[in-house]
Amino acid sequence: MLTILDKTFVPFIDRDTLQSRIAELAEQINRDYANRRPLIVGVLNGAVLFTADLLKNLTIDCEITFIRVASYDKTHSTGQIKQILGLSEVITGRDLIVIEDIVDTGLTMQEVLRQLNEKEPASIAIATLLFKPAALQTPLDLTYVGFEIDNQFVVGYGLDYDGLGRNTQAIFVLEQP
Ligand SMILES: O=P(O)(O)OC[C@H]1O[C@H](OP(=O)(O)OP(=O)(O)O)[C@H](O)[C@@H]1O
Ligand SMILES: Nc1nc2[nH]cnc2c(=O)[nH]1
Ligand SMILES: [Mg+2]
Repeated sequence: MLTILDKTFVPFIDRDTLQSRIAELAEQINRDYANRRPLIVGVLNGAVLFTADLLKNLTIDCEITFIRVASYDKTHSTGQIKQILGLSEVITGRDLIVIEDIVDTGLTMQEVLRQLNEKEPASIAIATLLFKPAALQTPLDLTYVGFEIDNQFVVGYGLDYDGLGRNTQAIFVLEQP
């Protein structure tokens, strides 16, 4: 059990299950990207642990960078938009693999893809550790998915509740009342 602030979370995916699935995903990437030298693009903050563990299992030549997706309110009615921060590499013509901890509504990833595509990379693949199919609000082509999960709130292994709980080796789920 894990208590963060006012919430109680129970074990969901243990450390060994995570690590063996990550090794499988890395094997797929090793096969798919042999001789292609992809640029791995981790999306901070959530994907930091998954990106690191995936990278440890990659044997191909690859480079790595990180981006942040900052949310801010526009002054008019279109609501929240997101901007990519931190990408200094030239990505035109590169094979990109975008790494996320979770695809929930998919709106973050949709916007990341839109902004990366403007710079005309050769290809973009997505690797996400977790995917909530029932929450998806926009079509997305997810090439590498660790675990499909129900529409529940999860924390740990990079995922936070109010900024806390990222620093665990397992994933926990909000206890049902
Ligand atoms: O599919 P969506 O509904 O858009 O949600 C997924 C995104 O939400 C979380 O990030 P968040 O913006 O909370 O920031 P963080 O990575 O710093 O935790 C998560 O890490 C994904 O990036
Ligand atoms: N911690 C956490 N962040 C999210 N962002 C989008 N979905 C989730 C979730 O289930 N848990
Ligand atoms: Mg995130």
